[in-house]
Amino acid sequence: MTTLDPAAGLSHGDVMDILSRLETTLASRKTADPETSYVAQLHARGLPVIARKLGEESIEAVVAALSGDRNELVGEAADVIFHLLVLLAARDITLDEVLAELARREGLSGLDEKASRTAKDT
Ligand SMILES: N=c1c2ncn([C@@H]3O[C@H](COP(=O)(O)OP(=O)(O)OP(=O)(O)O)[C@@H](O)[C@H]3O)c2ncn1[C@@H]1O[C@H](COP(=O)(O)O)[C@@H](O)[C@H]1O
Repeated sequence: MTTLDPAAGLSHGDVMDILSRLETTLASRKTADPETSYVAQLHARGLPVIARKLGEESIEAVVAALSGDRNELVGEAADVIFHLLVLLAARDITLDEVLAELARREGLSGLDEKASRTAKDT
């Protein structure tokens, strides 16, 4: 386990290393023994269960944002990211694909994107 002090700030490399190591671990757990791995257990239960779990964790994050303290929200946010990565692995989507999509959107204001969508619909 890696211990980092968030107050000291994480470098871009640290963030990518953490996500990348987690993605590698999660991929290896797809075929692991459900008796010894929570992630393997989720895969054994199937995509609908994984998707539901992500939904539950998202709601817990919303509740923490509205009525929890800072630490609760940090914990729930970690649960959301973890379960999202499990879901992506279940659908064979890599983090690179998601990051490439975010990179594509970089600098494109959500308001401009929405306006172009509305223009297209009319
Ligand atoms: N980051 C995580 C992580 N975050 C949360 N969790 C687990 O997610 C589960 C969800 O917690 P909840 O309390 O919401 O749910 P629950 O009530 O325990 O479970 P349900 O009965 O609702 O299914 C808990 O069991 C947490 O321990 C995680 N489990 C694993 N990881 C990472 O995944 C790796 C592989 O884990 P295993 O597959 O278990 O070896 C680990 O080394 C970690 O790096």
